[in-house]
Amino acid sequence: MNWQSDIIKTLEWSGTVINREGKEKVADEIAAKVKDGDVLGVGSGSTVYMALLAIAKKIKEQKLHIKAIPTSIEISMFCAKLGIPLTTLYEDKPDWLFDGADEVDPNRNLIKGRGGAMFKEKLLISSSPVNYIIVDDSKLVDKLGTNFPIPIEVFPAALLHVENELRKLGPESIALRPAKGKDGSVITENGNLILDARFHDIGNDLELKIKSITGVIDSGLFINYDVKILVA
Ligand SMILES: O=C(CO)[C@H](O)[C@H](O)COP(=O)(O)O
Repeated sequence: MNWQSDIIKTLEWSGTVINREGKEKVADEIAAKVKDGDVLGVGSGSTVYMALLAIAKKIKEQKLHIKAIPTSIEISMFCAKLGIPLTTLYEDKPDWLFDGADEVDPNRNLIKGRGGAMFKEKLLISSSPVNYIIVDDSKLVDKLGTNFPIPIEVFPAALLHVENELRKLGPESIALRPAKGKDGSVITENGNLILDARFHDIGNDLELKIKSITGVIDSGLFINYDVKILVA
């Protein structure tokens, strides 16, 4: 189907599919776990797109009935195009979930949110009993913060307050995420802004410290979540 390869080409062009073969391999591993009747939590990112393509193929071949709970509008649209029925956390509980990550440390702690969907991703991980994180080996780091800042979703009116409180936690830098292809800043699907904060040392208590600032919706730091890591 042309539109599927167009989507992959767009992802490659935008630089998000760096290791396409690796991502396809791990996508096939996820598709192999899908059973008839499953309610799947679906994260965001190019690896998730690859997994959805593999799942859609399996659904068609084996005439499976599954439902997906998406974490972004893009993923909702992609599921709709693939003919995968959608549901919500109001109506269903996920049986399991798959999602990507930007960094994974040896203790399975994560940084996520390059795509800005970390609030819904965290909500879904918190609601799902089994969570697979699918990454290629470029995402494995000894220390979180090596390559990516921590994305923090902020209620717009609280921006200055949150920035001031974040500075007390000792970041190396804080930047308001700019929009691509449009003037101004990124506005999340929830109508909020994103601050990208780089920290030299990310302790186990940093996620809670960030979350406790009034005006923070959530962050892309995932410490001690129950996740299984599948590495291509
Ligand atoms: O957290 C995310 C989006 O908010 C993605 O899961 C993360 O950025 C990984 O993306 P990709 O699979 O394209 O490398």
